[in-house]
Amino acid sequence: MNNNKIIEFNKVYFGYTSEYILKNISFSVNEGDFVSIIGSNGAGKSTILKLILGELNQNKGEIKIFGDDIKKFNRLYCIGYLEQNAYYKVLNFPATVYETVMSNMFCDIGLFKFPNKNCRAKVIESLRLLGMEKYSKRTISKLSGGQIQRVFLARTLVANPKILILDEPTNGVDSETVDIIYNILSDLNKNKNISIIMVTHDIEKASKISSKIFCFEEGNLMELDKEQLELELSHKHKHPHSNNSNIGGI
Ligand SMILES: Nc1ncnc2c1ncn2[C@@H]1O[C@H](COP(=O)(O)OP(=O)(O)OP(=O)(O)O)[C@@H](O)[C@H]1O
Repeated sequence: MNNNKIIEFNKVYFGYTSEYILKNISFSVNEGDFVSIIGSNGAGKSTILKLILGELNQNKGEIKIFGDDIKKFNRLYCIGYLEQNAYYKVLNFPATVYETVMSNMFCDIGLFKFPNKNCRAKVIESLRLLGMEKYSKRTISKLSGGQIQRVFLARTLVANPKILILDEPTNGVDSETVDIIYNILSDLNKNKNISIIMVTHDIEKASKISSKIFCFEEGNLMELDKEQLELELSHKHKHPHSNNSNIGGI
């Protein structure tokens, strides 16, 4: 881990309407960080990710990616994004697992060109990493939700991202696959130096693999220190089905 700032929010405000849901947010992510963002439903966690991806524009304040103002940043291929509930979108999709992963290599291949041996090997390697190589010829819609999620993660990784942005990557996934996905993420972060920003409701798992945990509530984002994290974890043990945070009196 080092102090190279790869994402910076400086006094950022954002609202879908005239009411702000991000209010004066400042935070930074360093190269090599594994950041988890927790908070209640509707707090605005996915909105933060969409601002990083440039899908939304802030109303006020400054966002920098790899030191560039986000409005000038044009290396989006450095960022891999696994959106929330991605698997719902492939319910009737006719592509195979292999084709789904290959479709994220157009930056390398170029449109209307055939993938070379290296590209094909990369796709298989990415599927292998996620334990999905043996399903490569299967139509993606004929996989389970957890398997589809793994394929989408393989699809994201095949483009060699420097930053991985994940919106609740283990939603709807069985507990065994959850552990597999978290182990893979931890490995990518530690051994492949991929910085990770993940929105999750699973604070327990997040606390084991993250280097920083941010709690987002009522428009404000704060990094949890050790004591606050313990408080959150004990609250979660007492109220296992609650999405609400114990921080800030919520
Ligand atoms: N396109 C949109 N237009 C208007 N309001 C929106 C839009 N997208 C999200 N919102 C609202 O903005 C708020 C924050 O939404 P967001 O999806 O960022 O929350 P979240 O913290 O990720 O929630 P969850 O944990 O349920 O996924 C919510 O009140 C939501 O209803």
